Amino acid sequence: MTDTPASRPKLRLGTRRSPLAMAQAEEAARRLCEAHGWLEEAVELVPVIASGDRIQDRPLAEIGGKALWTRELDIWLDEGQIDAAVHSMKDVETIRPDSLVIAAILPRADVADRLLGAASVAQLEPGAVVGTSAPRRAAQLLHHRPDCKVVTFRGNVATRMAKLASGEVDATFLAAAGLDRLGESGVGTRLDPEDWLPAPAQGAIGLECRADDAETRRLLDAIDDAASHVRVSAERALLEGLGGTCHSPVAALTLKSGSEWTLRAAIFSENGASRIDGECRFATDNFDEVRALAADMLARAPANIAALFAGRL
Ligand SMILES: NCc1[nH]cc(CCC(=O)O)c1CC(=O)O
Repeated sequence: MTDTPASRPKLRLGTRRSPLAMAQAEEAARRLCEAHGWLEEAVELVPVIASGDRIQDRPLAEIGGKALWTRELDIWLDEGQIDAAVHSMKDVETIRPDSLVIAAILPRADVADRLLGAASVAQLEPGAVVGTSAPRRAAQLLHHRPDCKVVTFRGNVATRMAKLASGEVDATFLAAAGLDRLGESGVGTRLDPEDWLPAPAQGAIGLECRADDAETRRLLDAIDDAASHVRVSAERALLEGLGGTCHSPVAALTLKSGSEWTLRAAIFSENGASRIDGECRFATDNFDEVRALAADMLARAPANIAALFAGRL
């Protein structure tokens, strides 16, 4: 199938402007061109400034506003200024506008976190200062290393690496996927995701479009990776079942063995002192077991964890 630019208008892909977001949008564009036999100019990248990028001096969990990364892209989609939006699925709220649909998940990259500044979590210096703005990473670190001091750490990947290099912190965590996409695959220590569970949907790029835009849905479907889509949907079903957001201390990982799918998850108190683990097998066509696991974990959660999710159901 070759839809040439001459036979149809350019496909406009909305993206955030950070170097990582642009690299992800370029990957999506490349895959679309490959799948449809298009020339490069058949896809136009349309950068927008997300609210989350505008506010740099406060922890995201504190700003708390919904859809911090997607609000502008949602509006541009609804208004028809773009045909599809490219997202880091880790940053996308579980509850989305009815008018939109996640039409494609690209083949998932490395889901692991990397630790920069020490060879392992155990080898961090006593009392080490660790920069992160992710409640999950903060809680997970403090669970293993209550002696460490967590400080708020915002900014894009390059900014964070510069803050580490300048000695502002002793160590930080970054997603392997983001580092790899920016050509920084060599830095830090990869933390085995089975020991150090990543965030739900980490490492996954998704494309969203209007639910009633059949033509764009067809074009995006050609670059959907079915297995990655299942994994991201299951991990997001857990987060939704917990009533969590991308700023909740929730870790999750799907694993496949033969034809059997498993999800492992953990939820934490803010200070990492409490942790509830869970695991289930799940069917890929309904995720009922995943939602049941979320309910079971909440039922087992002590007050200091339950309080973080209370009122969100
Ligand atoms: N919250 C920011 C964010 N959103 C997605 C990624 C990395 C890429 C990915 O996980 O797909 C990052 C940076 C990081 O956590 O290091």
